[in-house]
Amino acid sequence: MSGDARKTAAGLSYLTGFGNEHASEAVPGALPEGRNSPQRAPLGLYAEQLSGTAFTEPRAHNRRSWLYRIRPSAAHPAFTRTDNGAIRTAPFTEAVPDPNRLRWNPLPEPGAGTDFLAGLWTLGGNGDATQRAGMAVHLYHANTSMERVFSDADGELLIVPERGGLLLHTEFGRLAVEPAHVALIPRGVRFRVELLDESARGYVCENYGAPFRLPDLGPIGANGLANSRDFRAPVAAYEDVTGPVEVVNKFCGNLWTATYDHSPLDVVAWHGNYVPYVYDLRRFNVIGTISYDHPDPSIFTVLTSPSDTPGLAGVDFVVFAPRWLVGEDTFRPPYFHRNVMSEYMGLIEGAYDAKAEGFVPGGGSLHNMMSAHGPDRETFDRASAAELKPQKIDDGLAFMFETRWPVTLAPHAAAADHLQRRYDEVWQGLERHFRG
Ligand SMILES: O=C(O)Cc1cc(O)ccc1O
Ligand SMILES: [Fe+2]
Repeated sequence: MSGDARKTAAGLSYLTGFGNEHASEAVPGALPEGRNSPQRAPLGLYAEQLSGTAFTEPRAHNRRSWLYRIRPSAAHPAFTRTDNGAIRTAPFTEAVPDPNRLRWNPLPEPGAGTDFLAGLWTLGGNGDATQRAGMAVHLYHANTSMERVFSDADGELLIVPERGGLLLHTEFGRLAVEPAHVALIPRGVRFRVELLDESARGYVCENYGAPFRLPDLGPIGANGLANSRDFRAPVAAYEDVTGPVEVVNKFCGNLWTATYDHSPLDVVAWHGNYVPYVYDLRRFNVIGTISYDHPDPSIFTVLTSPSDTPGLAGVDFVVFAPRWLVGEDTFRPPYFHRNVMSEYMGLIEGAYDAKAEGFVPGGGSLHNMMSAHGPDRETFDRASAAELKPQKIDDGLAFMFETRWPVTLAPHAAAADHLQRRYDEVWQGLERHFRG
């Protein structure tokens, strides 16, 4: 953490638009013109393609970038296994899948000298990273900037800060991300996390499946929800560092390390549509009822990772942002429900309208496939009696990772001290009111 980092973060410029074909050069003339792979790339750089989708995927979904770098990525020594810390990967087979409603308090304080990678703690997940299907839910709590560089071959990382700003140094340039923003690091992209504050805490969705994209809008029309222009990619910035740099690579569930003789964040120019980005959740254009009933929360989808079944997401990222509630003759908070999809929820700030207490910023809940949940007793009683005048919900920011398969816990999440042992009680005392 340093004042310099804050200054850097404040002065960053960005390229805008989700999925655009961006181009950026940190040194004029570094980008070749008219071709990707000239016989000799400009300024003595190496040309390298980074493919995030198969070469042959449909054009609309194809993601790749061309990087022009001081040394090719191939110039590195062998990786050797290193400790996985508290990071776990699908398939999750150690714990028995649990049908209970589960809720956790925030992660405990980390020991001194914990960087973002050491501070990553896996809650659970589903699918199989080697099959590029499914997802994992992680939390992080860090108090030290990373010196090392990390990349995740198993999936993209959607970082959702809850406390403390982050300055992400990536191969593509730098991104500043604060609580109420999210950042996306594509699969395989090298980065390191510098803290902008004393400590940092938040959530990560590791998506093993198809890259997150904006949901279709259907009858909503051409605008709304997360607008493409609000996604910001970095401009090229590079480190010309010679000397030992540790690079950690997550591959098929294990961490591997190698000591490079240079920084791999040495990309002087790049172009393409496979890029990291940040998005300010407060820019989300919230759409909801202006007549009656509570719409399903899919209306709040920011990003979706589709599966091979139309309409069925591997994982959706959904935000519960400030909004007006005006529904007439309507129970306005989230309804009681059981869902074939599994729901992990986190809270970035304030409170959530389905839970009067116990769901706190930095904590999280898991309502697995078909588990019965909804408003707690206090919320139910209050909302059933409330006078239905227009009401602004602006005291919180919650999100959900909603996934097609049940989430199996990592054993340390099932046994954690910060797991709330009496969560079921929030639904106790829901009286029988039937007048048959
Ligand atoms: O369980 C939750 O709180 C998430 C949720 C919110 C909502 O508005 C409707 C359904 C749903 O699962
Ligand atoms: Fe739910």
